[in-house]
Amino acid sequence: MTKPATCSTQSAGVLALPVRKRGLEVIHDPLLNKGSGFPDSERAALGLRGLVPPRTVGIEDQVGQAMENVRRQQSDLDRYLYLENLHDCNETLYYRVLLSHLNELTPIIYTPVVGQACSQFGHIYQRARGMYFSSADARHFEEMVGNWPEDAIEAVVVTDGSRILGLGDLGANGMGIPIGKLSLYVLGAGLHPRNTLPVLLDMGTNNQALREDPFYLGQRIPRLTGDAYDKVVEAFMRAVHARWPDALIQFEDFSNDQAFRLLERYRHRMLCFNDDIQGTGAVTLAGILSALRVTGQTLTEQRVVFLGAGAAARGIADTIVAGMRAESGIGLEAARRQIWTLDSQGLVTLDRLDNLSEHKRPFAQDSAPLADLIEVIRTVRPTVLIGVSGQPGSFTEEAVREMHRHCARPILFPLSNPTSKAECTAEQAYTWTDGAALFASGSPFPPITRAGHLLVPGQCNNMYIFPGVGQGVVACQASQVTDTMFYVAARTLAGLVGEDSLAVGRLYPDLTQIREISAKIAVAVCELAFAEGLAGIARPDDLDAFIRARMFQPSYVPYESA
Ligand SMILES: NC(=O)c1ccc[n+]([C@@H]2O[C@H](COP(=O)([O-])OP(=O)(O)OC[C@H]3O[C@@H](n4cnc5c(N)ncnc54)[C@H](O)[C@@H]3O)[C@@H](O)[C@H]2O)c1
Ligand SMILES: O=C(O)C[C@H](O)C(=O)O
Ligand SMILES: [Mg+2]
Repeated sequence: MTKPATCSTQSAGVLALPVRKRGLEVIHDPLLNKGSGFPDSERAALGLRGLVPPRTVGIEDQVGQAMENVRRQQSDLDRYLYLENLHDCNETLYYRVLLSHLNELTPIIYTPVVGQACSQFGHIYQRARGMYFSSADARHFEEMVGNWPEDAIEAVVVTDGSRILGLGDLGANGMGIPIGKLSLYVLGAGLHPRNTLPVLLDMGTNNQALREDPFYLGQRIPRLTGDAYDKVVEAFMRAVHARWPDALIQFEDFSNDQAFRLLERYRHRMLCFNDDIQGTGAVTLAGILSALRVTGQTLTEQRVVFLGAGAAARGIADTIVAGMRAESGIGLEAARRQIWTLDSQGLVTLDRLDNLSEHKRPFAQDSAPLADLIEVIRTVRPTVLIGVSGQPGSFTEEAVREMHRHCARPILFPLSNPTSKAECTAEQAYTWTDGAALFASGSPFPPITRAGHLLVPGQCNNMYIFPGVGQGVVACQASQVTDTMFYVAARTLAGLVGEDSLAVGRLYPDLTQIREISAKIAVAVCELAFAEGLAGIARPDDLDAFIRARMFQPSYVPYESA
């Protein structure tokens, strides 16, 4: 790919970009291609005459044409394929189309449809995107990073495919997730697409059906474990860090037996975080704070029950505890006692301590064993119920009605993705509580009207957090990503929910605000990094302008022959 002379912050086409490539090479480079949009001057300068149709089409007309095609597709998966094909042909147009139709298209390139795409990844595969680090290649990782043509990588999103959304172990099929997350980085926070790298770490898969699938694209071996697994991760982290020392590495959709360990092992050595733990913690706290503006209560007053006690649950629980402590000065243990977690064996209690994974222990309650959610709701009388179990329909009518019996405005967050794994739907939550639920879900649900009132379910998804945090840490070249950065991000997001939004029950800003939200989060994260001496650059006078100037705009920049 051509390395541009300009930096990653090209804005609305003022400077001409020197391009060395010619003819079809330009057209076949998705970062340079303009499709039918090359002006005459560029057709002459870059040897494009005759290689594209005669009329030069403006980008807005190209967007219109693309949307006609998107809407003509027969299924969501076809829409995904159409958009990914556009991604691979013309990145500027892909991002322009998405940015101008965020509410319609984010559910296609991200949850829920990306889940379908991952499930069938080998069957729908068309063209390479990102990098695959297979355990069989571990001794070559150092040279493999040299195969990637870009020097200025700012964000790497990596998965080992072991817990893809709530769909379980999808092995190498998991690549759809880093691709989707990085599209969100570009859309949400304006990272330049050139500076992003999706990665699939192929450690094998325990998904037998996939191993037997003739079109599966990963290694057909059981997952590596223990020391063998750790050595491959170490080789990967070292190789990436050596090639791109300033890059942020986001761990995504690792099963919880790896997620916590890897985060602890690397968070002080390299610039990295775990989105499912930390990003999810922040976005959920923000939504609860919005809900409490409606009920007029404090965070410390809440009794929170989690269905699910994995990575997301622990990340959210820790962030709520941090919020309670900051709000009221309550002690760590006292705050933890406001939180009850359930796993597949029932309530997590001290009696089970000997058999509990490390991450569940701090939230083990001194309680008699309670086997199911309804019993827990009856006993604990929660005000907040969070679903992070990947068990669809597990917020049953009986459970929700039981909660509403003691709680006038139950805060109900079924967060499992994709939609097919949600613990309940928006319509169910509103119906079973006569419209009183303060609801948000991990994947989007459409608005509904009840007794003449419009109710707009908000989306409690870490996409509101990670792009802004990521932009913040790479912009100021932070030396590490801290929990406080996520806490500040949560507070910033919560502060951006308007009264008009709350009036229709929406606990998060509309997705069309994502750039504004991410810019504000990035500024807040930078402020913190400068205040805590973690930033690697001198503080710009105007931090807000500094962040906004870094944000990629999907417009065609003029080219000149290099
Ligand atoms: N909305 C978001 O932003 C967001 C972020 C992260 C994760 N998630 C979703 O949350 C879900 C869980 O993610 P995770 O990373 O915590 O996974 P995880 O595997 O770490 O945790 C899942 C937990 O659910 C528990 N569980 C399984 N079956 C259960 C049952 N029948 N009853 C009670 N608990 C049960 C497991 O014991 C485990 O503790 C996934 O569906 C994921 O898509 C959503
Ligand atoms: O990917 C998402 O939509 C959110 C989250 O990271 C998840 O794993 O479900
Ligand atoms: Mg995830």
